Amino acid sequence: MTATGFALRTDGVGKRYRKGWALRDCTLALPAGGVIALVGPNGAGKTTLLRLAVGLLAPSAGSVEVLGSDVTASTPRTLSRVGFLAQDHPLYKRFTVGDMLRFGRACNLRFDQGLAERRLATLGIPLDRRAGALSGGQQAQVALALALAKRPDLLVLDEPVASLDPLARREFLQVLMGAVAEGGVTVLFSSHDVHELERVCDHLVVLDRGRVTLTGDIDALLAEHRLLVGPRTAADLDRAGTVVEAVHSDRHTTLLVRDGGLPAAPGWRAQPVALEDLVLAYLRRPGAAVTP
Ligand SMILES: Nc1ncnc2c1ncn2[C@@H]1O[C@H](COP(=O)(O)OP(=O)(O)OP(=O)(O)O)[C@@H](O)[C@H]1O
Repeated sequence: MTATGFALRTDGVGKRYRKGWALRDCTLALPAGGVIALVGPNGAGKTTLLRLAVGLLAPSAGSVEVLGSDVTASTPRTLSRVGFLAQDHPLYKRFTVGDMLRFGRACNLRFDQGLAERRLATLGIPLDRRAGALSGGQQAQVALALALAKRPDLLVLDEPVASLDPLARREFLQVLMGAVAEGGVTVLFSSHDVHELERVCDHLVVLDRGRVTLTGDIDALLAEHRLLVGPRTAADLDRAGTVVEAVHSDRHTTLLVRDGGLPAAPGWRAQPVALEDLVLAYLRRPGAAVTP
């Protein structure tokens, strides 16, 4: 836990590259503890936000606070509490797994080599194998074991499962969830895949074209949103709370609403929305993209 109770806070954060803004007006308060998913399509700004969070990029506007400290003024001590796993789990391909553990210990103040060795032994990954000779899934597990051995308070992972097959993906997430269950670490990871989020995550951030379109505790978001299904109509829409999306078939209208009750008209029923459908509805919205 941090003094503020937040693992990451951003206030009006923007990041401008030479060609324009990759992130605009990003204000977030992500709680410490648990797992936070950052989802959005290609080019939404996920990597940019994660690199800002770990101090690898400086914001062009606004401020970023990680574990209670302004990230641009963060000391090595604060940053030593943050682990970062970049996209594609880069490893030194000619190093053996054992070499990398020794390297990790030499570079990090709180590195727990025994923890990493136990994780790798459980996964059957030999210490004398060169990284380049491991499968993609094994390389991802080695990179995760190294990151967890740092005993971070905040672990940031950029699309950690994107290149993994379904089995390796499941195993990777299981190891990650196990580490969270052991306590202490907050995990923030980006993903294109919204399929497994409900099982794995506590908190959600949806980014679209450089803007945050939805953020919150997942249980609360699911409780606030409902699908209202009724006879096809274009009327009554403004009587059903905030309409996130309206879909019409020949005979029916389905409204995804936030904080909305059933329309007074007969024939309407409410049903819960699945997290994947909720995220996809927000991503389909014609929102305001960032302008160059
Ligand atoms: N170093 C850079 N220089 C210039 N533009 C960049 C740079 N890095 C990212 N961008 C641009 O910023 C926008 C956001 O990119 P970013 O990599 O953060 O998105 P992303 O959501 O992580 O995408 P993906 O899912 O494809 O990895 C994109 O339009 C991208 O082209």
